[in-house]
Amino acid sequence: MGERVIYHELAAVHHHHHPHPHQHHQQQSPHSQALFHHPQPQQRRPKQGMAAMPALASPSHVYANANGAAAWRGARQQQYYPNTISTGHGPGPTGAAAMKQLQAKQLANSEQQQQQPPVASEVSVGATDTLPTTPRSGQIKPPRNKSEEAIADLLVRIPDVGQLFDVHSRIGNGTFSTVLLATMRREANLPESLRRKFAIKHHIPTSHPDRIMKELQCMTKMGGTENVVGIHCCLRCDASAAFVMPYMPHDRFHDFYTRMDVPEIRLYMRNLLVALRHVHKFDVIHRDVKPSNFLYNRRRREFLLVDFGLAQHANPPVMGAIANPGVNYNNNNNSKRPRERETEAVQANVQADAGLGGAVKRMRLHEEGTKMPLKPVNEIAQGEAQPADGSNPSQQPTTMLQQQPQQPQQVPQQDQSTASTPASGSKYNTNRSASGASANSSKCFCFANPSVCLNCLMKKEVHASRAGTPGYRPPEVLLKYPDQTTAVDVWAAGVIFLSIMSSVYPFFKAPNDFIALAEIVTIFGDQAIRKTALALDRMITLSQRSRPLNLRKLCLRFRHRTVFSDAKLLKSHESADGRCEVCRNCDQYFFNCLCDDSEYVTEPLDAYECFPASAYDLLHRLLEVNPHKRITAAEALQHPFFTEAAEEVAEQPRKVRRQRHHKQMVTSEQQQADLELQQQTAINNKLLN
Ligand SMILES: Nc1ncnc2c1ncn2[C@@H]1O[C@H](COP(=O)(O)OP(=O)(O)OP(=O)(O)O)[C@@H](O)[C@H]1O
Repeated sequence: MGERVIYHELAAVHHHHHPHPHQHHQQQSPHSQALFHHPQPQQRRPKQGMAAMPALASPSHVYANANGAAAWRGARQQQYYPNTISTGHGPGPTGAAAMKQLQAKQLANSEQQQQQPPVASEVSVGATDTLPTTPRSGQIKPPRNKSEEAIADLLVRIPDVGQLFDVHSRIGNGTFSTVLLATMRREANLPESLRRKFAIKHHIPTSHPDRIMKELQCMTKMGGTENVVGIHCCLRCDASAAFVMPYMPHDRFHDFYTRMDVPEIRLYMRNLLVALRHVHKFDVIHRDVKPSNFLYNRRRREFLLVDFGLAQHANPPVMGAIANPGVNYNNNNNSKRPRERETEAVQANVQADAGLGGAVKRMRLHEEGTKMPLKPVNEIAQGEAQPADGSNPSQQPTTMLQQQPQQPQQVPQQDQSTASTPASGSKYNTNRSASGASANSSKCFCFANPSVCLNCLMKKEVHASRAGTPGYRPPEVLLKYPDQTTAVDVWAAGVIFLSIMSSVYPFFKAPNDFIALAEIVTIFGDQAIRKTALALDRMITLSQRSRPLNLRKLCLRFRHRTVFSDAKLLKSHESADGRCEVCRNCDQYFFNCLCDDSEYVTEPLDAYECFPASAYDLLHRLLEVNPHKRITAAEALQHPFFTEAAEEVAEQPRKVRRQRHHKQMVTSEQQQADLELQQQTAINNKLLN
């Protein structure tokens, strides 16, 4: 409902301003170490360290339209090659030129306004002659800070935003976008409490159109329900695009992650898993699950999963992986990962997908790489708005991307397998010594040669996405496993849970993927990683052995670090010569040993316990190293950590009744005793008198 209303309103407002929208647009914008780095124990360091975009205006602004997309690409080419002379499509300035004009104009305005009293109540920056006129031009101010710069930039690049919205401030600044708070101009005269607030995500101009398109598709397909952010509309002008989303005021993770009690942690994790379960039903991996992308309003108990900028379709099944014995792919029907349901066509598209949106975060894609033809949004909305869990068998569930790539994949260099984790399977042909199908069977002549031999050069490249934020990448990503599934997000949810339970944020913070893998080895032991690598057909070389740590010890030890890192405690365990033994595996003082099977008598932790055993069990399952064994979001929601709590709540009235009854019993017994005492006293008094 809410979305439709906005569409109409936006359209209505637009028509109000521009009775001939198409004409108007032709004129105006024709081309237009926790354990690793975090609070360390004082004494010791560890050893290592979219959218039905209904009739917003002209087709050129609806970028799901094929022409719009083409126009956009054209515009982008100009952007990528700034020296290209503009084809003189119209007067509307774009990009840097417009910014300069705006700044010059604003400077002039500011000089004119110097004598005028400043307008304190509005942050919104108005427009210049080059922009649609705004009634508040008297409030034009030169950008004074980053927030105002961001507002000015948005209004210059996408003038329609200024027609429709009052943009107030910058609320978020990510790698690929700036997010701004806005209200509708037509609601400006309403009391503030009645004005609806919007978050406008302004994509950086160099963001690839396919990436923006895919994010839009995700939001249109899946958003607006189950804690997943929806979208009202998208505005585009030339190479710039902005998503208008519902605004959710939220708390900073930093401010609450140490302050939540168990019921609140349960609520937080449940809502995160609800969002993931929903996204995963569509066979989509979010790929960037982290606290700043899961908004939480503590007061209202509201949650929102945002930022589908890196989302990708789960990879198709791979024969080798499915044939892997002992790996359970189908834990239950509801939650089964998409691996076995993919069609060949989808597989091809997914591979294309992985090369696009699945690009490395903070890394530009190769422009000459595969281009996905943009698809009319209404087609997407009609044909794809079904989850892939079989709930609507009449529709092909996995059709997020239906076009075949036009060119062969060009994989960003960083995504390719490297010598440090070469695959040993024949499927991906990256193990230089492996014998196997086709080219793989050729002998490798690399050894002791200064160049890569022809046979190796002929081998297929491993295409494993590593998109995501460092610290939240699971072992399969770090091992460059190509067939990644929604389990990637579950691991990230586990990392968030670990941060909350251990009061360490961020928990993992490695400068590169190898150290990230070493951090995981430190906690889960080398055997778990070796076994997983084997199960995933990857080969890993580790320089040392390490036994796994105990997650409960680790969480409590860090949660209460002031206690366990206290100098007095160390003193009490020191020998007469002032020495104290250190565990050679976890590198902690023996009394703080974190090893799972510790040989030391350690400081008791029970007094500091604040979590039920089920919390640690869930933590273990979310952070299962082997992605094929990792719990799914749907399964996790059935975990005792959540269900037992529900039973407890359901049982509460009975418990309370029992307690009350007990209290009544105690009271009546007490009263009876008191009465007897009084009677006895009276008898005694009588006798005495
Ligand atoms: N609907 C919303 N309501 C309120 N705030 C939002 C909303 N969407 C995003 N934000 C804020 O903007 C920030 C950045 O948004 P988003 O993650 O979508 O951008 P990004 O450029 O992809 O960021 P990053 O590179 O950090 O992932 C969020 O962390 C959040 O604080």
